[in-house]
Amino acid sequence: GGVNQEVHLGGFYGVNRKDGGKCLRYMCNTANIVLDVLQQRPGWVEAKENEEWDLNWCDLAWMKDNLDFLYMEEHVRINHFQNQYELCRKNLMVKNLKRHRKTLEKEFSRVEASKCDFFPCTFVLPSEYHLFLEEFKRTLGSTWIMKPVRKSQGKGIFLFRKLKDIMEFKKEVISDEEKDTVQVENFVAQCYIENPYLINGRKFDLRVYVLVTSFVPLKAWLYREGFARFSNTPYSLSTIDDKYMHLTNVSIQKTAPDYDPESVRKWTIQQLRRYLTAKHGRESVRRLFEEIDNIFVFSLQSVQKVIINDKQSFELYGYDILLDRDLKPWLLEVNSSPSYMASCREDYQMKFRLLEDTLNVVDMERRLTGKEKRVGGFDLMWNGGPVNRDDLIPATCGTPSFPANTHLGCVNDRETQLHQLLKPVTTKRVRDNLHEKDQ
Ligand SMILES: Nc1ncnc2c1ncn2[C@@H]1O[C@H](COP(=O)(O)OP(=O)(O)OP(=O)(O)O)[C@@H](O)[C@H]1O
Repeated sequence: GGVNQEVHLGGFYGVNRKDGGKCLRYMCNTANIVLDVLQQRPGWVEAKENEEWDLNWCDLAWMKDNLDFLYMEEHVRINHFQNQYELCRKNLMVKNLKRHRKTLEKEFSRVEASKCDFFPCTFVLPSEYHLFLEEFKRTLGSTWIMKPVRKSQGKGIFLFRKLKDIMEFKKEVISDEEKDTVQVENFVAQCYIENPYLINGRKFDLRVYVLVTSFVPLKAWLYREGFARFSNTPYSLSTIDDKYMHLTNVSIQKTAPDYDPESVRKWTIQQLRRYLTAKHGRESVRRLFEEIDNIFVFSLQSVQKVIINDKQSFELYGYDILLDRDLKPWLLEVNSSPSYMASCREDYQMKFRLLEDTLNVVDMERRLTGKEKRVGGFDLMWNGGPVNRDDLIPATCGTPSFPANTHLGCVNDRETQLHQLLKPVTTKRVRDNLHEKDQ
């Protein structure tokens, strides 16, 4: 796969078309929005089984099974970096961030290192059990969240406050003398953010997309559209067993007994930005989104030296960010296979645009000059160093992209802000709820 014998003509690879032009060939082993985008993209054809391809949009299982045996010609593209797990597996992400923090402290200053303090205190179990125990005792009474490192979609996650709640776990992983022979599931125990920012009494997290086309030098693009995912149940710390209250991922929320797909459980980042601007003012919101940008840059830099920087690879990361009541953003996780399924029509359209724009940045058709700072909804945020975006419309992830001149993140007077805030909310239920709260 991936070995293309075709001659490179006029910057365009692929197979000959009847009309003398060329087609690019894609392989895509999942039936989701990615496939829809590729099927509708002019000049592209699907590679038949065992045929060579120019672009392979594959899942991680395919990568694992095939990449060791794969020779890729220079011009082909694949949607993952080989060892993407350095950033996307919960334990490795934290290990890399902790190491990066130490390096910054040594080479620069404590202040510079403190810019990495955007991930909750985390320990890998079983290997860091004793360190965890020390911290647990030091902060007795606080809440922790336990997550299996290899799972996703909220599977196997639980909250705890007492050691006895993880005794079973401890017995299994610590007292097992055959630890090396028995496959032990690794977990991370992470300090639970007890004071999340609530809207209408509900917790939410943010999904923001970042496209990396190279790690050395780091070249990263930020997508201006993204969304906030709300929990089904109003938040409270009085119970820690209700996953519908504490876990905001869609995969969990949609299993709630009273889940109503018609009701809005997602806001666009622009809606959220307007809401926050109305409540806290432009400056606080600007600072918040600047801090979020900072999370992207520092987390990517933390794995820059360990990621295998194949020229053929690119990766569209889905960042999960949680805000607390002080408007501090926390990094929960980076996903290398964010969901490309849609929960509603708007969601479908947004992800369709995201994927189209991704292909536009990857630019296998060779239409770009290479100097672009903005391609569709993507803004170049790092190109071997920070990118000056002053000449663009303010371009943090909160700014809308279509059309560019409706920059609602910058509305001025408070009345307009509240008016705008209520306008885009589509279902009556949410509109009423919001209205009540703002009165
Ligand atoms: N430290 C934390 N403090 C507060 N809430 C958290 C914390 N970690 C996770 N959560 C909540 O749990 C949810 C699931 O966590 P996380 O994204 O880390 O797990 P996951 O199983 O990988 O989910 P997914 O694959 O859907 O992203 C988050 O969406 C968030 O609402």
